Amino acid sequence: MTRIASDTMREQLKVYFIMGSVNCAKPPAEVLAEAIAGGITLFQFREKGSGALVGEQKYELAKQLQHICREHGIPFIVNDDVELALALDADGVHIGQEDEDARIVRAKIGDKILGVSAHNLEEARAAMDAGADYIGVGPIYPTKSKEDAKKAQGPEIIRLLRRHGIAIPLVAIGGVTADNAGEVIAAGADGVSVISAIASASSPETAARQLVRAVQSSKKGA
Ligand SMILES: Cc1ncsc1CCOP(=O)(O)O
Ligand SMILES: C=C1C=NC(C)=NC1=N
Ligand SMILES: [Mg+2]
Repeated sequence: MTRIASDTMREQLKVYFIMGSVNCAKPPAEVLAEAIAGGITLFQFREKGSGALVGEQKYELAKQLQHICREHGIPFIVNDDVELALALDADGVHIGQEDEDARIVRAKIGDKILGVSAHNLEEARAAMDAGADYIGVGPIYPTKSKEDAKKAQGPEIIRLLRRHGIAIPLVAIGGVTADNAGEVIAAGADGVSVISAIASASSPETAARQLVRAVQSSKKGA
């Protein structure tokens, strides 16, 4: 297997749904199936925060959600837990600045997708040097879904990174909705990553569809 091509990565980042059991108003499997029906392009299993599952229960939920992704050809990414990603033969991992060093993770996962969180130019450059396939930049807008989120920076941070030659596939995250997704894409993001806009929607399918439309129309306009 070889590393994912950056154009393919950019396509997959368009509407990148992230969730765990604590984010869902309905059973996670149901929410994911609806989100996929609504057109999400990538999924990340992120079982984190107060009330999150651990051990066997976390493993079983991950397996169940990975199965749904496989049925629909949606790549399955695991947040933080590299061992879990390897145990499941997931399609990739996402790590933050406080997780294991990206070079060590790259050595462990081979050619699987490696996503790294970046909040500024220095972290973005370091992620690229370490062999990340994409960076997650945010929070762009205020968010309630990450207990230790840093201050929201607005779309300007995306423009700044692009202006300084950060050309790597880039997904924007943090308080993204169908209403503000367009300005995030216009600022230079390849896609948007969301938790609550889909996970806590009464219809995750409709929420996903609206995000897909917002991203597509902004790219056309670009
Ligand atoms: C995981 C993460 N990283 C930066 S903000 C955030 C939470 C995004 O959740 P929401 O889309 O509900 O704001
Ligand atoms: C913190 C994060 C930032 N970006 C992405 C894509 N996922 C995360 N878990
Ligand atoms: Mg992390």
